[in-house]
Amino acid sequence: MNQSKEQRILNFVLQNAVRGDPCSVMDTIDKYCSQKEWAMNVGCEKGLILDKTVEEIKPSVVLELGTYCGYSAIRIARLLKAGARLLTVEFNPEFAAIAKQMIEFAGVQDKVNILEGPSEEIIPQLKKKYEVDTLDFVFLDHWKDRYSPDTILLQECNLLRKGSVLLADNVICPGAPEFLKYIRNNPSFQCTNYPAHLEYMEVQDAMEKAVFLG
Ligand SMILES: Cc1cc(C(=O)N2CCN(C)CC2)sc1-c1cc(O)c2nc[nH]c(=O)c2c1
Ligand SMILES: [Mg+2]
Repeated sequence: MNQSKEQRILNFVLQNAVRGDPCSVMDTIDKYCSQKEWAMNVGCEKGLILDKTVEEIKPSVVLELGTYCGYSAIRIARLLKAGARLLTVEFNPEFAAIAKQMIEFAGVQDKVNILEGPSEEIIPQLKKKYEVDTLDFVFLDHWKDRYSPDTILLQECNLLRKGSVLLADNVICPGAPEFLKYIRNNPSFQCTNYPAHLEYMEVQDAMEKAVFLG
């Protein structure tokens, strides 16, 4: 059966990256996706914005919506302090299986829990099933139409606390206009926009940071 693009990316990492070295895995994915096949990893330019946000917050509990091949999960997990954990939600079982192998190869599996299923089902389970009190940091990188409903759901489930930080990818390309309208007009959030480029392309994109004010 024909291999998927995501399987080809994983194979390239398994054959070319250094096992147990997260930066080597990230660099190898970026090399493959910039030179051979484009893929929707956050990439190195927007990845630096993600890094700076994680380093600033020093989160204990992180939620990522949209695992894909695990690139940003590895990016986040490598910066987490001892005992901190990342819960990452992936709807597509093929992507989740690739990400599991990628995360294990990078050696950050002890910090990462991949939760397979739709975000709207998993978010309401986080407190009881996954023993989450509140979330320090949420990276939204799944489907643009879910950004605002899932942000509302996080609030309804009391998963945000004063100072919780949301960071959303792709608010320009593919674009999340409804989310921007919602979050920028909501007095409970303090928003900051970070202009960047679409991963591996000279196309305008941006990330939006939103701090929950309680
Ligand atoms: C699938 C896709 C296609 C894009 C594009 O404009 N392209 C033009 C140029 N060609 C070459 C590439 C593709 S951008 C994008 C995308 C990018 C992300 O970072 C995403 N993150 C999370 N969830 C998504 O669905 C998601 C989609
Ligand atoms: Mg993205």
